Amino acid sequence: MAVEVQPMVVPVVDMAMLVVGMDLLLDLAEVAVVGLEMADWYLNMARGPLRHLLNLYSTKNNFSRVTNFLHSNRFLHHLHPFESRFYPSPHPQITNPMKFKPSYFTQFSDFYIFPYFNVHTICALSDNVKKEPASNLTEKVESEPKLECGGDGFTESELGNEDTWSEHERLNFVQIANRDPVEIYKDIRDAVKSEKQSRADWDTLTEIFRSFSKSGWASSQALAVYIGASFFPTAVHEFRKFFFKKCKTDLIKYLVLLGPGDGADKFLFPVFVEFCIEEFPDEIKRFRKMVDSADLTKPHTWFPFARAMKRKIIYHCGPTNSGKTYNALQRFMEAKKGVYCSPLRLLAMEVFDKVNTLGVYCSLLTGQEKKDFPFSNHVACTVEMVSTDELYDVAVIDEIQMMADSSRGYAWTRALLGLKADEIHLCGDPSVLNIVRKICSDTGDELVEQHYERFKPLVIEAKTLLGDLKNVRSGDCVVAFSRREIFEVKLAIEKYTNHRCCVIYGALPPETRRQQATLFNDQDNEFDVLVASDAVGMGLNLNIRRVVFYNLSKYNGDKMVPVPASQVKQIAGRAGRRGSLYPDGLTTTLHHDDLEYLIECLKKPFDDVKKVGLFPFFEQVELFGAQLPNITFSQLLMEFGENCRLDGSYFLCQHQHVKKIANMLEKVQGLSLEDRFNFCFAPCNIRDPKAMYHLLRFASSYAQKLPVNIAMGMPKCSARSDSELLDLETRHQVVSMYLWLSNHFEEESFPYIKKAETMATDIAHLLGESLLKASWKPESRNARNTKLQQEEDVYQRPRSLVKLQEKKRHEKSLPKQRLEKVAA
Ligand SMILES: Nc1ncnc2c1ncn2[C@@H]1O[C@H](COP(=O)(O)OP(=O)(O)OP(=O)(O)O)[C@@H](O)[C@H]1O
Repeated sequence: MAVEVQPMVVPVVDMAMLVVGMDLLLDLAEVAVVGLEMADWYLNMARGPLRHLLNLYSTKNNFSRVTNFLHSNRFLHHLHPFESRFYPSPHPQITNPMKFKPSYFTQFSDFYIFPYFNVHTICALSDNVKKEPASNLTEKVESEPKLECGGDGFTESELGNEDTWSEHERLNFVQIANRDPVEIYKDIRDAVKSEKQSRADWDTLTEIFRSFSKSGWASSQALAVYIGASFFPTAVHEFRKFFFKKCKTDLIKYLVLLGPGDGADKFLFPVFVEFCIEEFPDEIKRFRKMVDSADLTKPHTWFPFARAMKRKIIYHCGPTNSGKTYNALQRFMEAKKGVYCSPLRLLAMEVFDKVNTLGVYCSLLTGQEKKDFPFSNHVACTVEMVSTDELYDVAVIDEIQMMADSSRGYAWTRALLGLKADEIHLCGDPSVLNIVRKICSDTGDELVEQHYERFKPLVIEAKTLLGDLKNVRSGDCVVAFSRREIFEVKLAIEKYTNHRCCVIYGALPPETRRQQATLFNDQDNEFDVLVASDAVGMGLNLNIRRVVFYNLSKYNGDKMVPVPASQVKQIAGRAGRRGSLYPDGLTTTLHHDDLEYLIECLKKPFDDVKKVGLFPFFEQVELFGAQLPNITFSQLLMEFGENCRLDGSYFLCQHQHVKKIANMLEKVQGLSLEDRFNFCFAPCNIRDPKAMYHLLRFASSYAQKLPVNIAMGMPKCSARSDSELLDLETRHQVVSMYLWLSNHFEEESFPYIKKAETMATDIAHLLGESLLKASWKPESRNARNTKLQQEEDVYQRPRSLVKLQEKKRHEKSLPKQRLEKVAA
């Protein structure tokens, strides 16, 4: 008897197979170029589920197995990403298995829609089969079709409660509720004109359409048939006109009975879909193309050559100062050909120098510089610059946990997915271990985990500095999270103690940071204390005895927030490095109130990151842009962000920085899309108006096909005040930006590279000199600091920081005595 149910299931399963099959074909076509081995790999990947599905299908009536399988990740993995987006809301007409018609599928000539329908249909069928014996079900289909109304429609019994309806009307309504939406649509389409209705009915109908046009549910369901959110109102408007012009009385009466809201929306939706498919094929095609071009799912398939390789991934997993990078670099140096991917220019430079000193010829490649070492087979580069075309024996990706970085994470993801290396060494904390495991299972790479412990445990000094910078000792690194605080601390220490301070913060060029680090490490001078920002957390080998946190909150570009535990660990871990003067590391805080938070951070286990960053290649943005020819580049980026699809393991990296530059460059005529894309990634401090001005100038000259000139004077001497120091920092940034652009555009357009290189070296030198004698009070760089001060009032700090905050506020009210207070 159950065989009667099968005709419903057959097309569904067929369609599911079609989906998998189509995916498979597309994938095969994509990788055909790679060769047979690759195609075989794909077949094995995709055929498994396909075969499994066939087996299930051939097992008669095993609905729950079919359902389970369709729900399983293995199957969903092979479905179009739309599935995951629309999966939670079943189609109203199809939720009810009795209403489901195999013909429904053929109405949509778009196979992407099937998964959306079929999983729910099969679930519903399966539930029904579970609830009732198949024999009853078959009888029901034949004898009681009227009881099985679609969606939120009415059953006959419900209609029977309404006294006002005649028997004829009631039967009519039940019939309408049960009609195939395709037929309803055709009836309306083929009608000559609509029949006369009462004023009240027209009004209700108007309300129904108003509600439909505003229905978030309908709008999001419409995406499944490629009616975009921006086109949805127009489509509904046209549908309304069509409906009002030709609709029949019984249908109107039925809708009036449903009234505005969910019931009517769900009834109208499939009719609306029919209308759209017939009326707007071009719009649907265009939107579908657009959606397809913003498909960022399955990023592992973007690198077919890397997929064709048998790669071995070695995850060196552990806290700071545990020897991860050391071991990875040993393999790098042993290899015939290797690449080291660094999170910072500074670290790339360190590895470049270290490796060359040890006799392994190595080149350097960062956004700003290319240093080709003759006969070298090794390269130390910044992670953004690594080539996914070159073949390597060994690659090292340092600080792999930065895959989860909200802005730059995509660069690590790209390196992990795309590097063509037999052996890839990942160094980092355990926070991304689980996601790397998942990625490796997607890519088919072998994963080997090596776990590390710190050479010597980090000791927390409970005594703290008791709020007194006079308690600073030789070998201390005082960490503050703003430039202003760094200079305040330096000033106070140098004024009230015999120590001299080196400083390290993000805005300093790598050369200057290295010079300051060398000065601090060298025992034969008076500079024995380091005052640094979080920039100290990565990349420098420093002889730090103790890390002292001046405070534990920082400005995140929007407001003051507690420093994340992972960052606190990373920074504190800088104390006591193996092989340094102080192998036993200590850490503490300036104020006792902060100690609790420091302990909390260091005790906290590493986060388990669920998603890592992704960003489209230029080609993907270009393809997407082709569907939206009349919008600006920043609008294009916004549209991309809104329409792109990602699977659950990835997020789209923040691109406010890119958008801000894109907005500024909007008025520059003559730049191609690719030029704009490249200019937007230039390393420019978007909060510095001077740097932004120079970027605009560079882009304008480039657009006019003029040789781009640096056109910026060189200061004659080192800075004598904080504003002069700020000016030097900005100048270096501008020169650095010029060098970056010269590496990303044709050299003829940026002909003053040599001049820029000399300027960069000279400014870095001047900055170094300036820092040696810096003994002035810091000034605000811009409104940011003012904003920061204003926001301190609203900021909710962790309990341990609240008292400190109050203390600080009090100190601010007495600016003249401030330094004395900090020191005493
Ligand atoms: N086997 C070793 N022999 C000699 N020195 C070592 C060894 N392992 C590590 N070191 C030294 O210990 C210090 C810390 O090692 P390394 O930089 O590899 O740690 P890490 O775990 O990568 O830390 P981080 O994440 O902070 O970079 C380095 O100065 C390194 O040279």
